[in-house]
Amino acid sequence: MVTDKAVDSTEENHENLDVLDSTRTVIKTALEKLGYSDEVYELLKDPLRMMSVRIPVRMDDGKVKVFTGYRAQHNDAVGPTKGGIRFHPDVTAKEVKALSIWMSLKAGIVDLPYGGAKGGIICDPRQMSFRELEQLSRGYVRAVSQIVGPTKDIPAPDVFTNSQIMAWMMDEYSKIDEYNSPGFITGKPIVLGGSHGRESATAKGVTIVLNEAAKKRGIDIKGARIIIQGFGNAGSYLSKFLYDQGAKIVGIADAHGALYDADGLDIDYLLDRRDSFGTVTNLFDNTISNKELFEQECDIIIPAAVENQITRDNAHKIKASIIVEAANGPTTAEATQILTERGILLVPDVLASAGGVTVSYFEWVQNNQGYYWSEEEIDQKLHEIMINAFETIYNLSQTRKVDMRLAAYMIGVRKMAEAARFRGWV
Ligand SMILES: NC(=O)C1=CN([C@@H]2O[C@H](COP(=O)(O)OP(=O)(O)OC[C@H]3O[C@@H](n4cnc5c(N)ncnc54)[C@H](O)[C@@H]3O)[C@@H](O)[C@H]2O)C=CC1
Ligand SMILES: O=C(O)CCC(=O)C(=O)O
Repeated sequence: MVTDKAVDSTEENHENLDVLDSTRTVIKTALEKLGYSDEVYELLKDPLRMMSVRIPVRMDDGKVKVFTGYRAQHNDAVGPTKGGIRFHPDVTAKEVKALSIWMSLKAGIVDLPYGGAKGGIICDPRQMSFRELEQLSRGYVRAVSQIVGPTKDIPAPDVFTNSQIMAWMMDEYSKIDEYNSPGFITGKPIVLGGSHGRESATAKGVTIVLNEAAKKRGIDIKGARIIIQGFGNAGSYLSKFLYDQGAKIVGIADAHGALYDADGLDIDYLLDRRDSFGTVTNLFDNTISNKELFEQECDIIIPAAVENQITRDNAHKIKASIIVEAANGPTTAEATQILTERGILLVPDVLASAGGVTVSYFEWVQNNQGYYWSEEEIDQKLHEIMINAFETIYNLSQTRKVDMRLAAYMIGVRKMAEAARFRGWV
């Protein structure tokens, strides 16, 4: 007898979790809807440049370990490329390529003079000493130094990287450049030319679009039950902003596990106890799995950790009526379709998480001009940009009767396609 399990284990029944494949499919559809030729798709379906590097680091035990890293530069038709660097054991070349494409789309959506890029190193910083991390960060910059720079490609933080790592990288690049180059990288400490508001920018941007999405669905954030996966840079600030706004944060998760309490969690306590990698659930006995968390009662879910968390396996079980993607690529293509059919409003990553790169752009502008803005100025500019982007994409999704992800891709890809056309590339 053929069991369901046996049928499910055949190749063709496995859900495609390849984030590069799924983003290409949406780009192709977006370009078709906008009337662009196949040539434009051929240009944009892959990064223009992908550098793979090997970084030797002498570890604290005296042995040399060689790490693999990547820098993908998707498209520089609009301007220099920009995007974060991820330190994570699951980094792959394909993932970094997809992440670089998403950066191009974000830059288009919030109208920045950039193309997209992304970097990654296969490593587990949670298992490394401060000295080893510094050597790895400096080694990466030396390895990619020929293709990055303040007018070429400007890195920033992402998963398991932070302002200290940006500071080491900036220092290393400045040595190579023989010039103090704060504009080489963003997300730096304020004393090294970092911008007010960059650390909380991703979460602030997500909070702004979530408030707009909630208005569309008649949900009051005050009292709304919210689940947030990820308690790092994005997730921790998000939980604080929403908690302070009166939301009931009923669930949070990190790489270790998840916590759920229908009466609401004590966010200030959890923030106080989390470690520098955004882990806090390891301190509790009554945890559930990340997978179980997504199936709990709530009004809003915010994935703010890693890719492929909402799949065809759990999309049917989600009880929220709004999902806002703070993480890059948390929802698969099949899950997006299921959620849309179920009438759940899905605010896509390339829109929702664009607040980070927006304030990174402000940081770069401030570094270039050598004149710095107040936190109030940054907040007000970010607010205006995120509201405009949300309204444009929401309205396009309504008028063209497409989901918000496709509408966001249509907006995000247009400037890049036009810039490539004017340059005579396609
Ligand atoms: N930091 C930024 O400015 C931006 C971040 N993002 C995206 O937001 C997401 C989170 O990034 P950050 O908060 O910066 O990273 P982070 O390193 O500060 O925090 C990551 C969080 O995810 C959790 N996590 C890691 N692996 C996990 C797994 N396999 N399952 C469940 N949880 C896991 C960690 O425990 C931690 O709580 C990523 O998708 C990132 O690309 C997007 C835009 C900008
Ligand atoms: O701040 C930046 O430049 C990039 C942020 C980033 O990597 C992202 O939006 O995924």
